[in-house]
Amino acid sequence: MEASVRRAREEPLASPNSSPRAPESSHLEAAQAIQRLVYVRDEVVPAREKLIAARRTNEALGEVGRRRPRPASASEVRQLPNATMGAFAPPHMPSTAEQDGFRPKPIYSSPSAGGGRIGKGHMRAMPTLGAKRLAKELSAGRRMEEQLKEPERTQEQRMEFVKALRIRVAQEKLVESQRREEQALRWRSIGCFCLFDVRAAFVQGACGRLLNQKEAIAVDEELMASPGFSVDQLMELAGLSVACAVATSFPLAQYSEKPQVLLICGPGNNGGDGLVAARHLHHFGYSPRVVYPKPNQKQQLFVNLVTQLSQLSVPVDATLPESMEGYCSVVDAIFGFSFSGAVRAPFDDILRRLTAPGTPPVLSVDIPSGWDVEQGPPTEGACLQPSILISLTAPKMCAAHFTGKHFLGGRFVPPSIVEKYALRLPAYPGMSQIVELPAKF
Ligand SMILES: NC(=O)C1=CN([C@@H]2O[C@H](COP(=O)(O)OP(=O)(O)OC[C@H]3O[C@@H](n4cnc5c(N)ncnc54)[C@H](OP(=O)(O)O)[C@@H]3O)[C@@H](O)[C@H]2O)[C@@H](O)CC1
Ligand SMILES: [K+]
Repeated sequence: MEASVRRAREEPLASPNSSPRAPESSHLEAAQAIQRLVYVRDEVVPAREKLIAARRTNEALGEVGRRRPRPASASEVRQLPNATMGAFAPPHMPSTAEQDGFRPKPIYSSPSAGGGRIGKGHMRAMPTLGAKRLAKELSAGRRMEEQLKEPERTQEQRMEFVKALRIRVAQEKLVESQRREEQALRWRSIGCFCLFDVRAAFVQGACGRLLNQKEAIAVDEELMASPGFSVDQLMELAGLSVACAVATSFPLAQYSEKPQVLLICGPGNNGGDGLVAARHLHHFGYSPRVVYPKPNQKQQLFVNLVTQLSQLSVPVDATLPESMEGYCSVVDAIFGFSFSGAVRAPFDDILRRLTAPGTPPVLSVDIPSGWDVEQGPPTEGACLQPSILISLTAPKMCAAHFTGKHFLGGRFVPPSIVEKYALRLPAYPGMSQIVELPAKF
């Protein structure tokens, strides 16, 4: 059975005179029409053109085309002539790969190879056909082959057979064309989304919103008034982001021993962020040390934060250590967005020490301490140049003067505040508490 099909595919179409039972020329034409429909697969035709062509074919088939072909009954099948296959079977048409010298494996594999399963050679020879579609065609071919085993078929039966085949082929082409059309549409829409994302990222990168001092303070108040966040809540999340930025910039894996981190905390909430970060860093596996020259004794929140550190045996001192050698980083949590004027004691000295050569890389929290919230680096006195900055909630205007690694933290801003202040915040990846900002935010 397989040999006959293979022969039928490989041999050219028999001429009406070459066989004693040759079909009439109308049959030959019908068979050629089927060949044209079935064997267009090696051509590269755009999906839309294919769809239109298939629709036209279907329309041309008229009423018959709209009806589903009736499956041949067993008795009808028995009446079908054996030799008809020679006329109906399409001739072998070389694929592009074959024209290039590639010899495809036979379409039907031997029964020992799994009875009709598609061989690798075949898939290479006809790359334009999907495996599913091919399998479908193979089983249809086998059905046809079985039908053609029987000795005789009348003229009407032949015509009916040709019609049924035409309809089936046209329907299959239509379905295939629709599938390709849908796929093309999907790809087009994916392309549009990608383009939109790139555009959005470009717009955001070009005009990221930087808050002035008034706005920064207003956003802080709004967070507590409207969504009702407590200072403790905000500080906890802000401090966690700071710890994450340290851990990301100075990964534990790079050190043979617990890396030491020095955190310098100011008198306000920026200092509070530093205290929280020290606790998280301890739990992350770092060895933090806190310098807290002006502890806030009036607010229980700050008293608690210091107690929590003491219970973890994290040292909290009033002054800087003699040497900062051995620390992987210094966290500057001295002043935030409420800083103004010239730096007063004892922080002026501290800042001077931090600008001395040989100081470990500085990571500033929200604002590089000593910088004007809007104008940036000071024109007089010690000018801190941090390597890393982590802006909280949204970057402030001074960040425009910063050229190092820039993170955003404080993942708690609700859409109402984003809208009200026209913030352009990037999405935080996954469960991350920080997101790195592009150089020109
Ligand atoms: N929603 C948010 O955005 C969130 C914000 N959070 C964080 O809060 C930070 C803002 O905190 P903040 O308002 O307490 O002010 P901040 O800058 O830390 O310190 C002010 C202190 O500095 C002092 N001081 C001022 N100028 C000085 C000078 N020239 N020389 C010397 N000292 C000077 C002044 O002391 P005083 O003059 O009163 O003695 C005052 O007490 C913000 O940046 C962010 O980190 C997160 O915790 C939660 C979410
Ligand atoms: K700071």
